[in-house]
Amino acid sequence: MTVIRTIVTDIEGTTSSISFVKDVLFPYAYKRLPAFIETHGDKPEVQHWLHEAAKEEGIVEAPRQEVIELLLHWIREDRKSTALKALQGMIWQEGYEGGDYQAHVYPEVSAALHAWRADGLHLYVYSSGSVPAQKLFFRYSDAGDLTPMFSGYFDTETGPKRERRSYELIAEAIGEQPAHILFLSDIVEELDAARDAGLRTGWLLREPLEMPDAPRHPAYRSFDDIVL
Ligand SMILES: CSCCC(=O)C(=O)COP(=O)(O)O
Ligand SMILES: [Mg+2]
Repeated sequence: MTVIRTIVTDIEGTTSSISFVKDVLFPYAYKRLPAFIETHGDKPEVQHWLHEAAKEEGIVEAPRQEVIELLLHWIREDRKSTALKALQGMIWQEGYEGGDYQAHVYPEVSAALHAWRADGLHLYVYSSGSVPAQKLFFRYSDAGDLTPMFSGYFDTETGPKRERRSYELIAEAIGEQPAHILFLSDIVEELDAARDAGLRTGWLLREPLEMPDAPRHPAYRSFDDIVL
């Protein structure tokens, strides 16, 4: 078996609970999105992502209110849209900085990341959340600032998480042979895509999820169970 030199981890369901994202972050963004767009809608960065959102829906010149309704609909259906995730990240910043919440990480995650770093491994994040949102997430985690653990971050600007090409591009960007990279996720389709690209995979099946008798990928209850 090849040596693991790099670990790329997903966030929601892997380092952190699905509930924190769905029950804290999404409602926070949902409530504040209309006012955020009204206040900041003329800033070039916000305009860019509003335009991208409309484009994703196939509309060119959409009234602002229509785009707001579209984005709210996407939050309700948990659409992994790059434009929505970028805008959500901007809204969440206020919540983190104002101390409205801290990002949840499972209790063993911080120690595992520190141990892997001490062993010389390079750690990266690949999440549907935008790169700025990922940085905020780990900076304001309930285990303290974990950003020094990570050498880099990838989001869906690299590509969708269920496509093999995204993992090939990540391996290229990191400058590592796929076989030396371990990708951790809770979503089996993401793990299938990573394995198709030649990466090693680890499936996080956190309690109370059922552990299959013959999982499609090496399966773990927590980071403590991962043997490299
Ligand atoms: C990093 S910010 C919140 C996470 C988020 O918006 C999301 O969709 C998480 O998806 P993941 O790819 O980490 O499962
Ligand atoms: Mg996930």
